[in-house]
Amino acid sequence: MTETRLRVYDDTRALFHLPDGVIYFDGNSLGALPLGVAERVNRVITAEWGKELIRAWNTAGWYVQPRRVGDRIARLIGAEAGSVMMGDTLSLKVYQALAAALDMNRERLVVLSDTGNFPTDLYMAEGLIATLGRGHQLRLVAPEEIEAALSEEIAVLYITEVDYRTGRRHDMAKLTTKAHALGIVTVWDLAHSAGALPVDLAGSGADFAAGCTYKYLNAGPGAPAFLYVAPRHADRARAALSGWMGHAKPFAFDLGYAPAGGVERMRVGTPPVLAMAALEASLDIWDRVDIADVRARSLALGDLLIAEVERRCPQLKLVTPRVHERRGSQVSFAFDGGYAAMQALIARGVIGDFRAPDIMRFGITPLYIGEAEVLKAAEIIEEIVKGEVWKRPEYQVVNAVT
Ligand SMILES: Cc1ncc(COP(=O)(O)O)c(C=O)c1O
Ligand SMILES: Nc1c(O)cccc1C(=O)C[C@H](N)C(=O)O
Repeated sequence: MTETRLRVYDDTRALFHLPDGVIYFDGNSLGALPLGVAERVNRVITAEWGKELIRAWNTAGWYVQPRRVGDRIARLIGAEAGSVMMGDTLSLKVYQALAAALDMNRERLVVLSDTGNFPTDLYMAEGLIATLGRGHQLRLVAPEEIEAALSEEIAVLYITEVDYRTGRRHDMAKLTTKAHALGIVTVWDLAHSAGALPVDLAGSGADFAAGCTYKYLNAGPGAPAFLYVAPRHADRARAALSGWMGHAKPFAFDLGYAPAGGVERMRVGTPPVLAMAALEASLDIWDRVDIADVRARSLALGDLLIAEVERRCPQLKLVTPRVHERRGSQVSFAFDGGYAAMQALIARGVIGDFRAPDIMRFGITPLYIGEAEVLKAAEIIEEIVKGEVWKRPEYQVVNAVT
């Protein structure tokens, strides 16, 4: 943390643009826009790209940006300095992590994941397995059965810490310790953890992790993902996506690939400089808040939302764990009319989202959501559900992106 520590919400709310009349509960999918982003991106465009042109790779530090920004993310996820690389999408980063993890455990052929994992992680695993052609198997169990499913047959434990639908949270330290005792390499998807709650990658001994920056980290649509490689593996982890920027000497233009040292080898191609400028502006806020403060507010706001909704609308069934340690930073309810009810809420300015088959999700982002917003939202939820407003035909229209 640098400069003066900001008070969560009291000091941070004013640092975000949010349209009047909107109560935003979708920062777990796309975070709100920090005030400093437009100015920062504009500066990079005009002063760096516009004036420095190609020289900016050196003069403006574009080339070292993925590593420099990675170090700023490292602080938020309990990672060692120099262990986090930025770039690409999370789908690609989990692919790289899984490929490296499987390569470290070549005699075993089972990848263990759970049915609460985000589908892209599973799809990327299927694709990697087909490409490897060595007979690997992707084994899926229910989230609560993961611990019991760890065995000496498993090569890699490949899971998302916080379930995107229910908000259920795995115990990273416990599962990693048990996995290691059985010779299993671990890959953690932190999409719903980074900026949502304290993560201790170094302390828990995780091997690989990856996450995105467009959710709780507020870096905007398509913002770059991050990849963590534990320092003990970084010089031998195989880079499956062996692009030129991860080469030991990219500008030697050798015809053969030789990996760079450390996490640098997990770079692939040219980094998204403009998108990373937006991320840097957002991290200017994160540098000044304590993630423990964010977590404390998140749990209190989550408890408040649960209590208010349960009191007002017993039809909505909580699917998020009540126990603090076992939940991320969202509250989800199952409701048969969930899709339409969410459309009706959005029409009233309460923006959450819906996940099939029946889950209404409310992301809790304490940097810009406070008690007043939660109470107001609960009131509107009651009006929509009790008044059966959601049954109106206009709320039944299904959008392409939900
Ligand atoms: C757990 C998880 N992993 C991966 C993704 C997607 O990654 P990508 O940034 O490649 O779209 C998401 C959300 O889109 C997610 O929730
Ligand atoms: N990445 C997204 C997108 O490009 C469009 C719509 C939604 C998303 C999401 O991030 C979805 C999100 N991972 C989820 O938890 O459902």
